[in-house]
Amino acid sequence: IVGGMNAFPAEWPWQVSLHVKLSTQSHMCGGSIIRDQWILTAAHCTEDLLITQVWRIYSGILKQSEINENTSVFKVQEIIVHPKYVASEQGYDIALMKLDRPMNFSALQQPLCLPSEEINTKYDECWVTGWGYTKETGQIEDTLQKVKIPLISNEECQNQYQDYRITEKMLCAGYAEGARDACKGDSGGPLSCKYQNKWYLAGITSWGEGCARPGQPGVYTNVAEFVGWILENTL
Ligand SMILES: Cc1c(O)cccc1C(=O)Nc1cccc2ccc(C(=N)N)cc12
Repeated sequence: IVGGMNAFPAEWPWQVSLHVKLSTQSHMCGGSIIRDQWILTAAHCTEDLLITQVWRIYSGILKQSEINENTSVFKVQEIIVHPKYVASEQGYDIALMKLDRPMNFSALQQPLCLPSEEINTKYDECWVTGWGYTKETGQIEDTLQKVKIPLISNEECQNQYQDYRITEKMLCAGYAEGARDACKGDSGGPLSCKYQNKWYLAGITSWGEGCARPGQPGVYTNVAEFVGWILENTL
């Protein structure tokens, strides 16, 4: 997250950290709790890592340094990547991970709501969160970061990304002057938007040209367009 600030404990209890354990273990991507045994993340996070055994999922943490051998960790039983996913910039950047066991919800770890079809236009405020880079040549942060970002219309977003096709299955958010945005390592994490005092998973952090550049907003998977797919695949 570029231009953000430290989150508070239990402020974003649906945010999880997805680690990959090969010779070493490290944070790869964010994810969101949507059911007691299901995490939603970005398909590009699972590229070349479709073997379930390498994944470790940490919930209920604020700092990466909280993770130790006593921290509760979930393993992955199943990974479901959207069948139309090819690359982030082409959309369908969405994947489900089924946990090895159901999670006990608490103040520290609990799901957020999936959006309904036409809610995107009514949100009061949206925030993007993650342990990703705080600048383009950055590193994974210890404390979860948060930044408030306004949604922008797909028409305006398309004007800013002339070399790409911004589809209705994408959502854009950013400031004209840049300076605040998601970045590498935040991928798969939530764009959480508030409506009538409830939080909804409006977007999944997907891509952007660089990070926080003027006129180059963040592009997110438009979750409202995939609620049917999510429900069909989490039965
Ligand atoms: C290619 C690259 C890096 O190597 C390091 C940092 C950023 C980038 C990059 O161009 N964009 C990105 C690469 C991977 C995930 C990203 C997620 C969000 C955004 C965003 N701006 N909302 C940009 C990303």
